[in-house]
Amino acid sequence: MQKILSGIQIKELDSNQLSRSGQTSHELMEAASTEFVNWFLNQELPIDQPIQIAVGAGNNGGDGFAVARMLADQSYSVSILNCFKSIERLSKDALVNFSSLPEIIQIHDFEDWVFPNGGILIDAFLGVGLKGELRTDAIEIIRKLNTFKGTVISIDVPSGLPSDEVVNGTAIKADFTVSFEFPKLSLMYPENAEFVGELVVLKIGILEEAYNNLMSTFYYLEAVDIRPLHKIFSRFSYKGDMGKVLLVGGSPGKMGALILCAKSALRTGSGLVTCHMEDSERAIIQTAVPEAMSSWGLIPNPEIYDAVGIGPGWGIGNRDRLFKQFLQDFKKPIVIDADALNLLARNLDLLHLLPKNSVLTPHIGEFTRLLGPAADHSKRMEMAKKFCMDNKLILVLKGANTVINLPDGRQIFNSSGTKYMATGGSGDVLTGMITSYLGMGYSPENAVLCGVFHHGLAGEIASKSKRRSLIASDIIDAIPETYIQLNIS
Ligand SMILES: NC(=O)C1=CN([C@@H]2O[C@H](COP(=O)(O)OP(=O)(O)OC[C@H]3O[C@@H](n4cnc5c(N)ncnc54)[C@H](O)[C@@H]3O)[C@@H](O)[C@H]2O)[C@@H](O)CC1
Ligand SMILES: [K+]
Repeated sequence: MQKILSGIQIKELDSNQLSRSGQTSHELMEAASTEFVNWFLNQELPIDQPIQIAVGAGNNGGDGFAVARMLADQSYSVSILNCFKSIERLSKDALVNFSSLPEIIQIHDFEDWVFPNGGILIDAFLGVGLKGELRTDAIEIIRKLNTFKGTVISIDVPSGLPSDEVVNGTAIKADFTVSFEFPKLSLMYPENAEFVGELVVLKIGILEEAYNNLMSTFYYLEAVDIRPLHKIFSRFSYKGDMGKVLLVGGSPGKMGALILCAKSALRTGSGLVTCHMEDSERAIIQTAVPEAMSSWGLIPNPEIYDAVGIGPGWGIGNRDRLFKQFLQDFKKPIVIDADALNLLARNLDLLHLLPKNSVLTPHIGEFTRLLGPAADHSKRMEMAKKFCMDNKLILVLKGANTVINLPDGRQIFNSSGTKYMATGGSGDVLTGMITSYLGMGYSPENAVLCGVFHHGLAGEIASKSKRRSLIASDIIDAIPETYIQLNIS
C-alpha cells in the first residue's frame, strides 16, 4: 500500500530516488511533468483554449515551465504568469526549464496579468516546499489568481495549502489537483476540500526502495491493493463457505436501513443472511429481501453465525439491555454502526465488552458523539488513532476520504468514492459489505479494506449514469460490476 509522506520527507524521498535510480533531478521533474501533460491531454479539452501557467521560483514552478514547453509542443496556446519575480530566484531545475522555453511562449509580469474570460489556469506557483505562514506578496498573488473565471488545475497541491495541515487562510481554489506519486496529507482533509477540487494522483516512477527508510503511519488505499486481499473460492465451495451473517437492526419506520444492509451483504457474496428485528416488522424483510432469513424476539445464539453487523435503523429506545447481552454473548469481531454506535456513545463502559478487532463505522457526527468534538480533522484523526490503539479496535471514519484506523496505529485513506454517495442509506450498504467479508472468513482488517474500497468503487460506477440522482440501492446494484472491474471471480 502506498505510504503518504510529509512535505519534509518528500525531500528525502527525492534524494533516495536520485541515488537509487541514477536519475538526475531534472529527469525526475521531466517525468512528473510528462505524466501531468499525458493526463491533461486525456481530458480532451479544446485545443483553442488559452492556457495560462502561474509559475513560482521553486521546483513546482520548474514543473510549470516544463509543462508549458510540452503543451506548446502540442500546439496549445500557452503563456506564463510570472510569480517568481526575478530569474536569480529560480531553483536549479526551474532555471533549466525556464531556459528551454520556446520563444512563442509569452511571459507576463504580475502588473500586466489580464485573465481571458474562461480558458485554463495551471497553478505551478507553490508546491510542497511552502514553509510557515504565506508571505504577504504570495497572498496577493493567490488572491489575484483566484479571480480567474475558467478551469483551474493545481500541480501537486493548490498553492498556499501546506502539504500536511489544514489550510491557514489563503490558497488557490482548484477545480483539479494533480498530485504526484501519492496525495499529500492536506489533500485528504475535509476542511481543504474546497481548495483541492477533484483529486488526481499520478505515479511518476518513484522506486519502492526509495521509501524504505521513510516511516509513516499514513497510507493510501488503491485498486491495486485490493485484489490480493480477496479469498479465492473453488467450485467445491458451498453457501456455508460464503459465510452465515446476522444483521441486527431495523425498527418501525426504519426498516429500509436493514433491507439495504441485507441486500448489500448478499450482493457482496454472503451465502446466508439472517436479519434480526422486531416481530412486528418481519413481513417487510421477507417481502423486500426474499433471499434473507429473518429472526425476531431474543437475539439468536450468535455462535452459529460467522459474522454479525449491528445497528442500521435499530433505534436506541429500550435497546441497551439487548445490546449488552449481545456483546457478552458474541466473541468474534462485530461490525457496529449507526444506532449501535449511539448506544455505545451513551454507555462507554460497554467498550470493554467489544471483541478485539471489532469494527466501528461512524460518520463525523457519530464519531463526535462517541469521542467528543475535535478542533479540526487532523486532531480528529489523532483521537481516532489513540482510540483504536488503546481499545484494539478498528474505526472506519466515514467521509469524502474515509479513513480506516487500525489497532496498530496505521491510518489508511480510501481512494475510491464520489461526492454523490452522500445520500441516505449509503452507510447501511457499507455495513452490509464489511459484515459480508467478515463472514466469508476475511480478517477484520481485510474485510474493512475490501468493504470500504468496493463500496466507494460501486458508488463511482453507479454515479457515472446517475450523478446526483444516485441512491443507496444504486450502490448495491453496482457491487457486481466492482468484481468485474477488479477481475475478481
Ligand atoms: N517527488 C516529487 O514529488 C517531485 C516533486 N516535484 C515538484 O517539486 C515541488 C517541490 O519543490 P520545492 O521543494 O522546490 O518547493 P516549491 O516549489 O513547492 O516551493 C518553493 C518556493 O516557495 C517559496 N516559499 C516557501 N515558503 C513560502 C512562504 N511561506 N510564503 C511564500 N513563498 C514561500 C520559496 O521562496 C520558493 O520559491 C513539488 O511540489 C512538485 O511540484 C517535481 O518537480 C519532481 C518530483
Ligand atoms: K501548485
